[in-house]
Amino acid sequence: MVSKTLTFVTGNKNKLAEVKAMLGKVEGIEIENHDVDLPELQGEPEDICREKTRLAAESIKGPTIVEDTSLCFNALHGLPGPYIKDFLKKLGHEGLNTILAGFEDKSAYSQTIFGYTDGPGHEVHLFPGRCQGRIVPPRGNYFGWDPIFQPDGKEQTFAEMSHEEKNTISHRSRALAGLIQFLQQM
Ligand SMILES: O=P(O)(O)OP(=O)(O)OP(=O)(O)OC[C@H]1O[C@@H](n2cnc3c(O)ncnc32)[C@H](O)[C@@H]1O
Ligand SMILES: [Mg+2]
Repeated sequence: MVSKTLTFVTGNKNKLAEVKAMLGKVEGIEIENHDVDLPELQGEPEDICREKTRLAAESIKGPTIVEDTSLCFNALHGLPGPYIKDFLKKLGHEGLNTILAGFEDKSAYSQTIFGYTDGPGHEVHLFPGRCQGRIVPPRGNYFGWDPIFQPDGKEQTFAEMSHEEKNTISHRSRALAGLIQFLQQM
């Protein structure tokens, strides 16, 4: 593929840092960031990401990347899911643990879906990635819900791991792999 500069629309500096770190090793793809205040939409994660991509592209008027990230509790049939941002803000790490106090099943998965479009009116392509794990009392210091998410087969929460280790197994890295493959075939 020819070298491309793409606009990643996000207001989340930590997402941006992770994506930049992971794309650092990929030739031909450069990322520029625009912080457009996009609405927190409702619905199924795929539909949310499709609409978020469409709205972002209208503002960018060119090739656009967005992503939307969910934290899904199996005992709650996938909730809070895409609404995790509000749940985290209102309830905090302790409150998210309390929600699961009445359930034996603490299993959960994190999910990122990247959306890509060539621009307004063009098709939106979606690239999902998941990481299975469980919800634990908070340990470590990093952004979002990383302190309470412990991936399967690991002794540490995402917040206790090095950034490199998180980036090899995370929802975001798995989703990004699909996007990179797509961009390289363009
Ligand atoms: O501008 P956008 O990209 O929408 O950024 P955002 O912070 O609003 O992000 P989301 O709408 O995708 O909401 C996801 C929530 O989960 C948090 N989050 C996202 N990725 C995470 C990760 O890898 N680890 C921990 N928390 C994460 C994030 O801080 C939000 O509270
Ligand atoms: Mg958001």
